[in-house]
Amino acid sequence: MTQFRVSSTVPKLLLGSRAISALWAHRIAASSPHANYKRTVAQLSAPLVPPGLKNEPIKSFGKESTVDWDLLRESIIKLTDNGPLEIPVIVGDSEIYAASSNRLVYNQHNPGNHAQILANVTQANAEDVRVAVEASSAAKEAWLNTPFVDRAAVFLKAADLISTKYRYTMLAATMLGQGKNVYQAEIDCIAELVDFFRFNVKYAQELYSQQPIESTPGVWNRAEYRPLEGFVYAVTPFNFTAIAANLVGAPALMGNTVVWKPSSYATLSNYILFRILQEAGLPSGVINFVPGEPNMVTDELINDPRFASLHYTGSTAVFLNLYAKITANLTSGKYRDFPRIIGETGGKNFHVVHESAAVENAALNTLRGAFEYQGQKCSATSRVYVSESVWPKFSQILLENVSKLIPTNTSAVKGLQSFIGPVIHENSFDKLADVIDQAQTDPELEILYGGQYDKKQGYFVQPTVVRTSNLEHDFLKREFFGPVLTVHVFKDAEYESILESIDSNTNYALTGSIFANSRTAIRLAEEKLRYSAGNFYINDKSTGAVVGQQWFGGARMSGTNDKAGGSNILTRFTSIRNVKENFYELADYKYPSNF
Ligand SMILES: NC(=O)c1ccc[n+]([C@@H]2O[C@H](COP(=O)([O-])OP(=O)(O)OC[C@H]3O[C@@H](n4cnc5c(N)ncnc54)[C@H](O)[C@@H]3O)[C@@H](O)[C@H]2O)c1
Ligand SMILES: N[C@@H](CCC=O)C(=O)O
Repeated sequence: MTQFRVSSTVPKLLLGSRAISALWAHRIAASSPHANYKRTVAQLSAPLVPPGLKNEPIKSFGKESTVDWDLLRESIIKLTDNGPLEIPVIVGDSEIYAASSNRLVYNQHNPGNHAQILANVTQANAEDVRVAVEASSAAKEAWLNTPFVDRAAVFLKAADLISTKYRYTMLAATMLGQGKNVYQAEIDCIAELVDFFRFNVKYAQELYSQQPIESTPGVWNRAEYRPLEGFVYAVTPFNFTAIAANLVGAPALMGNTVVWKPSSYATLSNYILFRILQEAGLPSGVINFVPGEPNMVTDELINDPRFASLHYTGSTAVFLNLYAKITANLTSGKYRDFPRIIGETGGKNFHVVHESAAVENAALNTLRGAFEYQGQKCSATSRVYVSESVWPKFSQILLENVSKLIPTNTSAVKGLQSFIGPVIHENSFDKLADVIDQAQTDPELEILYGGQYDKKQGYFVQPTVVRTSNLEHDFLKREFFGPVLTVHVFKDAEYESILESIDSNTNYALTGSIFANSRTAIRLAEEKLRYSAGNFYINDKSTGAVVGQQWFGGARMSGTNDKAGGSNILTRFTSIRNVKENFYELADYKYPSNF
């Protein structure tokens, strides 16, 4: 019989395996470290159910919301009346302002009124970036050893500050800087942002509590969710303040330290968010705020052997470039680890309208999907395929309503109630103007509505609907990231082959929707388009995923599909260590078979 020596406080006994099991079952239930561990987890769990874990209610800003409107107007005035805000680089404890250093300055403009400068943003130089890495390394040990409750509390408090004290400031900054109307700002920099911070705490808690499900008698197995070894580089897009918050917040919550390069076109709201995190108790160096020239910042960071992860959202082209640089460094032996590369990128999102669809619902959702926030959501509907038999009604409803959309400066008193505003910057405006010019002259394209653009005061592009009969046309493949929707009308009998074409004619696979009442048509779409979208909608628009409800992200050239707003993303910022502790001492090297 195999002999075990039971160590420590257990009397030395020679027991059969059944007796050992009974003994350990009793001890585990009573007072073993395993039981303590379970208790610890349970005790930790109680205060960790984030207060009020429900999606943040969205304020309507209807006619009756006079107090909300007053507070919003006041905040817009406050942010603009004193002239541009001076924004520093913040690395560890140091705040570097251009005025007192020899750094360059980038002026962030209001895209709806480009003469208005909102912020003078100090641009980090190479030395600042290197200091950011040192600051993140210095902060690392203390932060990873900070109890989870304390890390979580920072983000929960920040969420509360945003939904209350700073709500109108955040709205104003996002509206002014990123050209959103109040509804789009509300669902982004308040609801989605706050949801990310709160739901991530819940997801992290669930992750930590996932432990090995078996420990044989005398053994305690456990999993330690270590943060990554090194720092996380967060590169954030202009179009969602919430996405920036999640790109820095998710890794930091899991005990990582972060160097954050915000988008030049969203620095105002991102900086205010950073200050809120500080007010909520974020220690210095955990997140370092490094606005600067993207290539220089990136090269400094990814050439450092401590680079552990890229957390990116933006265009596919930039992601491919970053991926290639990181891979080259990896294969030349620069890193100790395989860096975790997480990127959510572009899309060419589709709506399909089947002959059985509720046509008004399909048309109105298409309008919203294509033109809310001027088509500048990665999830924006940019191609719609409509059954010939419903096209007359669909087009009439779509075009009649699109003609009511007048691009306006949504942060100016007169434009506050507008549905659409400006596109983000001159490059985007010029690119969209070229797209529209092409539509005017290309014989395969017909402009059904729109086609005007004007950048005298702000970057305004009229919502434009273009029709093509060429299924292979570039307009059905290329991401424009603006208010241009391409339509293809198909014969009812061609439904199945249209689905096949949608699946194969772009490399993107972010979002898409089927509008139909026939279950057969819905089933066919769900199957044929299985890999065409990471977020698939039935009788709803392709935009508007909600944290905790629709986990967001796409595959193929739309990204690594790690699903923001779900728990999966958090696993990417942990490196699990499995610990086996043995409470027995071996008394004989032999196996029973070695008699
Ligand atoms: N899939 C998603 O979840 C998601 C969400 C939002 C936006 N997007 C995509 O983002 C794009 C729009 O956002 P954008 O205009 O901010 O994108 P962008 O690619 O221009 O910029 C994204 C970020 O990358 C930085 N960057 C630019 N060039 C760089 C370089 N050479 N090296 C390193 N960093 C660089 C920018 O400064 C910014 O911080 C669209 O393609 C959209 O589909 C995707
Ligand atoms: N959660 C947003 C993501 C937008 C990306 O830019 C949506 O689903 O529309």
